[in-house]
Amino acid sequence: MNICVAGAGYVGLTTAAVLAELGHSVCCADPDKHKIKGLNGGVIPIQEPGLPEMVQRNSVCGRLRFFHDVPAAIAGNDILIIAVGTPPSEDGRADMTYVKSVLDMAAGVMNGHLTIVMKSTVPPGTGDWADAYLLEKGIGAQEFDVVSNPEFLREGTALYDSLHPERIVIGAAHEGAAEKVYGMYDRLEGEVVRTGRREAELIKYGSNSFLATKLSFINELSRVCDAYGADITQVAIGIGLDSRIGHKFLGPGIGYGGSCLPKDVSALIGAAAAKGVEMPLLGAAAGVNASQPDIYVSKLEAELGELKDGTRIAVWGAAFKEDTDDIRSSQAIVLMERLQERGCAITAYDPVVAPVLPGVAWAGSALDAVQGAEALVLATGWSQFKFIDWKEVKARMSGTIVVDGRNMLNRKLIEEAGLRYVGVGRP
Ligand SMILES: NC(=O)c1ccc[n+]([C@@H]2O[C@H](COP(=O)([O-])OP(=O)(O)OC[C@H]3O[C@@H](n4cnc5c(N)ncnc54)[C@H](O)[C@@H]3O)[C@@H](O)[C@H]2O)c1
Ligand SMILES: O=c1ccn([C@@H]2O[C@H](COP(=O)(O)OP(=O)(O)O[C@H]3O[C@H](CO)[C@@H](O)[C@H](O)[C@H]3O)[C@@H](O)[C@H]2O)c(=O)[nH]1
Repeated sequence: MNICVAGAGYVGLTTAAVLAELGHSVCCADPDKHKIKGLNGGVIPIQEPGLPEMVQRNSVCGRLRFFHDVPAAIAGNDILIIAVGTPPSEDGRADMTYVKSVLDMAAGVMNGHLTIVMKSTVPPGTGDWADAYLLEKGIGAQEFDVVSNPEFLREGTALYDSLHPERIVIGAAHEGAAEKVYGMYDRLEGEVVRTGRREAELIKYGSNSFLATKLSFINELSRVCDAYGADITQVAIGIGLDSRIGHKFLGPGIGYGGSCLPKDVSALIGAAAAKGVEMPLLGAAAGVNASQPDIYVSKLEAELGELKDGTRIAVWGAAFKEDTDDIRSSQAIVLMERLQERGCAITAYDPVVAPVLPGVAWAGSALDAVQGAEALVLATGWSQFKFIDWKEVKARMSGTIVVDGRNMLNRKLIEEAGLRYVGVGRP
């Protein structure tokens, strides 16, 4: 199939590479000239394991090509995948500016039939709205279909998730359009869920909102564990053994971040409110998440006394989670900001994230970051932090406090090195 993917970000670039890998001819278009110039020179703009190799082998054989002239890239293809950002606007609802811009570009070059696949995460009703928008522009109803095909990949495992999807959701107004979209994926094994468009749009928002709620639940429960001196790790194992609940997304920590969960929770709340529906449960999940970094600040204060100007804190991790360079809505950054507000002098280290926060010193290694620190906070779950030499950490720190913001470190090794381990929901 001849496919144009609009957007060369985390989703667009991954989708373009995977579809080329599946044998399709793919044009990936993005108005960001710098990004496209880099991609044409073999520079991958994001950190995603395996992506450079997949892009390279499909570029070399000509199945994957990159363009900054988006309309020109759309013209001549019979499928257009929209994979542009839908960031939160000021009222929390999804900002549809970039989606609209792709529709404008497509309308200008449509010739023959175009299947428009909405892969960006969009509010319920977007398929209907896009139909109306194109019709208003004078495009005939027979010249296009808009199909909802939400994406469920996770950053850091994007290629695996795309090649082994648990489900392929296709929301279409009629069977022919759904069939056409399924043709892109017929070599994949995931369960195909065919729905109407609004249902598909809500499956995406519903999934992310459920995951966010599950995380806020376990984080809230970890606060109760702290109060009662119980170990949340054991509690989570016991809860998760109920197959109706499951173990995934029961890992307590500094809260969920990233470009999706926080924004999709607020976008769903906003979409519901637009129809007069309140979602107090989701509002509470967002509230718990917003206050979760404060739990760690309180833990530091309980150990060090009031944090004051110049209290030296080392922070490991800045990305919103391990195996990505993405810092959008990173709780690690939120934590650093809250420590900065109290005057702390922070030295941070992340294996891939470059210095991002004014006033925070950036170290070249995990060990350099702890030099002279009164306390260390692990904020992102990079696996390399598990394998650190704790005796060396102790030798370099001026204090002894290690706060494990992901409950992932080996407490025994830390205590044997003469350091004090502080987890969350762990006595
Ligand atoms: N990041 C994820 O893990 C993930 C997973 C599933 C779904 N999503 C959803 O997918 C969408 C894209 O997310 P992302 O993280 O890839 O965003 P991103 O910010 O990484 O990339 C978006 C890209 O779109 C480009 N763009 C803007 N206007 C354009 C236009 N008119 N034509 C072509 N390209 C244009 C931008 O230059 C940018 O490179 C969002 O709706 C997001 O919610 C993201
Ligand atoms: O037990 C856990 C699991 C995750 N997290 C945190 O939750 C956030 C989100 O993690 P994850 O869902 O793995 O990352 P994303 O790449 O943002 O993926 C989510 O958002 C994507 C964009 O919509 C969806 O496609 C995915 O299905 C959905 O998992 C991160 O801050 C994690 O650190 C925890 O704190 N504890």
